[in-house]
Amino acid sequence: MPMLDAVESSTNGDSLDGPDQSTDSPPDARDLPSLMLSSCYPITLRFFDVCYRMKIEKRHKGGGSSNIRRILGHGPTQSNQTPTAMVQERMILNGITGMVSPGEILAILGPSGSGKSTLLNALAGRLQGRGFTGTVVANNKKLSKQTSKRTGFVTQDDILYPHLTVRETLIFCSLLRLPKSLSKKEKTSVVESVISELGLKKCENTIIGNSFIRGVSGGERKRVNIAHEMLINPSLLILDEPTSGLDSTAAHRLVLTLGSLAQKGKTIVTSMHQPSSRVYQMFNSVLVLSEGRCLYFGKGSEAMAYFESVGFSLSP
Ligand SMILES: Nc1ncnc2c1ncn2[C@@H]1O[C@H](COP(=O)(O)OP(=O)(O)OP(=O)(O)O)[C@@H](O)[C@H]1O
Repeated sequence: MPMLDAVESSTNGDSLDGPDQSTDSPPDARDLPSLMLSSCYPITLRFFDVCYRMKIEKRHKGGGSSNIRRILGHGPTQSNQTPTAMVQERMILNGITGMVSPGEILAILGPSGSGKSTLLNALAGRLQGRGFTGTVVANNKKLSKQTSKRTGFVTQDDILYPHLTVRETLIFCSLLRLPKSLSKKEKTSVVESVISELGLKKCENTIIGNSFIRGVSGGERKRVNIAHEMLINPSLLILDEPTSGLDSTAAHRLVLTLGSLAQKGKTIVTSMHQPSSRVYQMFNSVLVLSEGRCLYFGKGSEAMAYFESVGFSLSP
C-alpha cells in the first residue's frame, strides 16, 4: 500500500526507486496518519518522445444516417448492410518530451482535443497497447506497480455518491483504500487530516449532490475529488482539468492548494484549459500542446518570450 510503503521506506531505509527518506527512529503509531500525509516519497517524472497512434473508424458520408435508420429499425441489419466505415490511423500524441520534479507543478496546456488527457494517461502508465511508444520513467526507472501505487489520478469526470456527505464519502473511501493494518480510528484520522488539508472543513457534513439534489459547490466537489486521491498520500498527483467549470477565484484557490501540496514534496502534473494569469504564474513549468505536438516546454515565465522570438507575439 502506498502510504505504508512510504512509511516503511522511511523506517527501514529501503529505497525502491528514489532517494532515501529514512529517519532513524520508527514512527510513533499515534502520529501515523499525520506522518503519512506529511511525508512522501519523492518522484521525478521524465518522459521522452511519447507518441500515441490510434485507429479511428471513419464513416463515409451517409454512414451516420444509415446507423440512425438501423437503430430505429428502418435500415439494413448487420448481415445485409454495405460497409460504411474505414479505419484510419491518427496520431494523437507526437513526440512529447518533458519532465517534472518533486515540489513542482507542470501544467499541460492546449485547446480542446489537443491531447492533454491522453498525455496525462500516458504519464500515469494508463496507456497501453501497440499505439503507444516512447518512454516514461519515474526516478529513472520504468513505471512499476510501486509507482502506480504512489500515483493519484484525478479524472475529469468524477464518480461520487450524491447522497453521501463529504466526510462520509472520504471515510467510505478510506475504509476501502487504506491498508488493513490501519485501525478504523487511524483511517478516520487520515480523513480528518485530508479534510483540513483540502479546506473542506466547512462543508464536511454537506451531501455531495448532483444535478437533481443540491449539494456542495463545484469547487468543493473538485476538492473532494482531490481529497479522494490524497487519502493514499500520493507522491505523484495527476489531475485532468481540475478547474474546469470553476470561476476564476475558485480556480485560483484550488491551484493555491495544489501549490501547497507541491511544497510538501509532491510532484504535480495538471492539465488546464484556460488558466487566468494569476493561476498561470503558479506553474513551475508548462507544456503547450497543439494537435498532439509540443509547441513549448519550459518555464511558464519564459513562454511569452519564446513565442515572441518565433514570431507569435501575444496580446496582453
Ligand atoms: N478513444 C478514442 N477514440 C477516438 N478518438 C479519440 C479517443 N481518445 C482520444 N481521441 C481523440 O484524441 C484527441 C485528443 O483527445 P484528448 O481527450 O486527449 O484531448 P484533450 O486535449 O484532453 O481535450 P479536452 O480539453 O476537450 O478534454 C481528440 O481529438 C480525441 O477526439
